[in-house]
Amino acid sequence: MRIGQGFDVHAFGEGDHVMLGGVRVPHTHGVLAHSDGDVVLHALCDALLGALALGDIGKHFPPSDEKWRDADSRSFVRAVAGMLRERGYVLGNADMTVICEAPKVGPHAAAMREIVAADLGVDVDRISIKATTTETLGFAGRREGIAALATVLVLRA
Ligand SMILES: Nc1ccn([C@@H]2O[C@H](COP(=O)(O)O)[C@@H](O)[C@H]2O)c(=O)n1
Ligand SMILES: C[C@@]1(CO)OP(=O)(O)OP(=O)(O)OC[C@H]1O
Repeated sequence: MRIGQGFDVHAFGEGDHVMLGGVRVPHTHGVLAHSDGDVVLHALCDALLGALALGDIGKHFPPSDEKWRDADSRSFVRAVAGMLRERGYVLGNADMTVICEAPKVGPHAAAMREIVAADLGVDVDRISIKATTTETLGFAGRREGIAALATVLVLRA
């Protein structure tokens, strides 16, 4: 049994939606990122890679590589899931927290869980996605950006 944790932040920029857990969530802003800027999926990838001591998302999908420009972050999750399988591990469970004043995550959490579970090839009851504000404090509180945390447990298959 191994544990991993991940954290990601993206600044808000121009746009009308943010990608969160593979769901297109309408918002007053988009995010500045090389890929689609999905903080939930980036934190999840880092947690899974961390659990296996395989480095981080930037090592496997470098922002210097044009191949990943505007990439769908679900492709990162599927690739990392493959690394997990190759090494003989399965996901025990994953718990993610999105940190922002807006958009509201709760109404989209069920759809996000379904997407993450499908991409990892596990039952949805192994995937948790929740959210918090920072009560207007800090960069998230000033609505300058959005962050996500992920914790995973992986088990020998
Ligand atoms: N972006 C967010 C932030 C929060 N929620 C939900 O609201 C609850 C209360 O948030 P507090 O920061 O005031 O504790 C939180 O537990 C979430 O259920 C949300 O959906 N989206
Ligand atoms: C996802 C990658 C892909 O190039 O770029 P960004 O979308 O900028 O996201 P970040 O969370 O900074 O992670 C680094 C990269 O791997």
